[in-house]
Amino acid sequence: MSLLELSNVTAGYGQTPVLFDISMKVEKGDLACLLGRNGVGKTTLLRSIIGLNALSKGSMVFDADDISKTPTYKRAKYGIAYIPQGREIIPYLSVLDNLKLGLAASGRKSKKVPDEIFEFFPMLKEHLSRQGGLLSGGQQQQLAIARGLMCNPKLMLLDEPTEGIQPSIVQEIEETLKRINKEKGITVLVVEQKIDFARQLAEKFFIMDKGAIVARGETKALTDSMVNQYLAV
Ligand SMILES: Nc1ncnc2c1ncn2[C@@H]1O[C@H](COP(=O)(O)OP(=O)(O)OP(=O)(O)O)[C@@H](O)[C@H]1O
Repeated sequence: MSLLELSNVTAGYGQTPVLFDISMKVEKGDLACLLGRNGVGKTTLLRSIIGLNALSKGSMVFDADDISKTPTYKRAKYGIAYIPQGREIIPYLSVLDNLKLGLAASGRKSKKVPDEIFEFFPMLKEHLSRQGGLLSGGQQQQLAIARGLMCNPKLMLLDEPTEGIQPSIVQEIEETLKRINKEKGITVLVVEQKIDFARQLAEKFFIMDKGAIVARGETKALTDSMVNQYLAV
């Protein structure tokens, strides 16, 4: 059964539609990427899934519940974590307090950061009392992913997690996302511009163009002609 199913979704900003009639399914356990040139609507699609952009048409089902009108904070409690572009770490809060924001979003009672977070991100343990804003870009991205993981999500949505990050950390992020997917069974949907990273990371792909999904399938079937047609700048 699909974990997330969008049917004929239209959404945008105010009266301006950006997404047109999007239907897509993300299956439980998928590690999928969402590709497309700048401005085609990838971020808007993630924002619609987490509820930051209302649907003007269509519906959305998550784990058998219709969430089309569910507010964002409840979608987080249902098990959708969103790691936005730019990470949105609170710069003056410590790493520990940034992590705890993830607990607050999940509605969990426990106030403790589970040890497994540090198994995935050992670096964070060494910087717990440091202000989030003093971490490097790559470390902040790892903190943002860890904060998302604190909600114990079923689905993680990530918006360009490798943007502006040095190659060695990009590789670490790739490995960590694969582990999160395989070891914890968390379904992952990543918006990505770097085609090589997407090919290495994801098993499935969706390509967007002008607010619509124009191609989808197994990543091994993503051909160079599709890349040239929809992704080359
Ligand atoms: N807050 C906003 N208000 C109005 N229009 C917006 C807003 N944010 C984005 N848009 C418009 O929506 C369209 C899609 O933008 P979106 O950010 O979803 O694309 P994207 O594929 O994620 O692009 P990028 O790769 O550059 O992040 C663009 O035309 C953009 O100008």
